[in-house]
Amino acid sequence: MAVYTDVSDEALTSFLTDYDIGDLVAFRGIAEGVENSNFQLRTTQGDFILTLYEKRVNAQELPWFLGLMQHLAGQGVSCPQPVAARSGAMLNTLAGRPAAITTFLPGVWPRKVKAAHCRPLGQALARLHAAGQSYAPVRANSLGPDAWKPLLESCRGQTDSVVAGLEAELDAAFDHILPVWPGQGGNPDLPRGQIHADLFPDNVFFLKNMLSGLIDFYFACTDILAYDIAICLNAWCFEEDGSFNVTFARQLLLGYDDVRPLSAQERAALPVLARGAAMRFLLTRLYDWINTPADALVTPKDPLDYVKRLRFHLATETLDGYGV
Ligand SMILES: Nc1ncnc2c1ncn2[C@@H]1O[C@H](COP(=O)(O)OP(=O)(O)O)[C@@H](O)[C@H]1O
Ligand SMILES: N[C@@H](CCOP(=O)(O)O)C(=O)O
Repeated sequence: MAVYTDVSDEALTSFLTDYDIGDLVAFRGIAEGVENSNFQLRTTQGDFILTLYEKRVNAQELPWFLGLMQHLAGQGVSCPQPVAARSGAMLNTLAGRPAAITTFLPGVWPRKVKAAHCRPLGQALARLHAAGQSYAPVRANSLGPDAWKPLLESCRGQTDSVVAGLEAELDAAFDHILPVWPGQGGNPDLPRGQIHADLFPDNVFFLKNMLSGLIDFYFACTDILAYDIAICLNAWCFEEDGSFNVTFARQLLLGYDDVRPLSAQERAALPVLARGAAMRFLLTRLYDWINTPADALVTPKDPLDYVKRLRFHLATETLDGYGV
């Protein structure tokens, strides 16, 4: 579930008087998601999403995220568009939390990824990257390589509760990622820009087999564009048994190339970027796994899925080794 903050009828009614979006018809909490509290809002003017921002989102950065979504939507990327209050503010306060209303995107995320999803995914990712080039504000990646060792430190002593030997395994894995990371020993000149940084299947909607939109931009940041592809390789191209699906990966890269052809340098960097992406999601899942109380309403995601992915990437030096 992801409704951490309750919103009373009175508070909502009062909040909506600041907006020009019609009269309230229906309101319900959305069970999916893990980071923020999301509500579906129906008014006489249509459907909207109300988000109350929770623990991992720095409130000072919210204007950057909302500005990015507004910019991307203006460039033709199908993504939620922030709705401004009458005052012009896109960000307001509700139930003591920063809150925003965005447009509702029709569609359903794929519960079971198929090859047919992956080429449109690659195309949409490349379009996002192209459209982001004209969004000038910069947001450093707060979950980039500098954050990984501190995250592991915060779990030290408890990591092996996930699987015996994991702490030592992760310590050793850093030596195969950080010294060859782009700019830290690896190629410093890879193209950068605005990336989504969390484009998992549950953030990509499809309607009648067509990709209908992208949601959840609250990990977006300014980083290496190819890192976003590496995140998608991890999130979309592994089977439940942990095996890598070469067909999905090929389709993803073909789709990306349809819109923004990857350079040879970007392709060469994908294996190390994929290791880093696996490490990043492994560590936040590990942190949540250890720190989520047993009686919490949200179920933490399994870090082991990403241990398996990391092991796969560490054993695969070049893109040829992936079969793509
Ligand atoms: N703009 C939107 N249009 C339609 N549904 C949305 C929209 N934003 C969020 N949702 C719904 O809310 C769920 C959780 O949203 P998400 O942004 O992934 O939350 P979190 O950041 O908390 O993980 C999504 O799976 C989807 O069902
Ligand atoms: N995608 C991350 C967790 C973040 O969840 P989201 O619902 O905000 O996409 C993971 O799978 O670890």
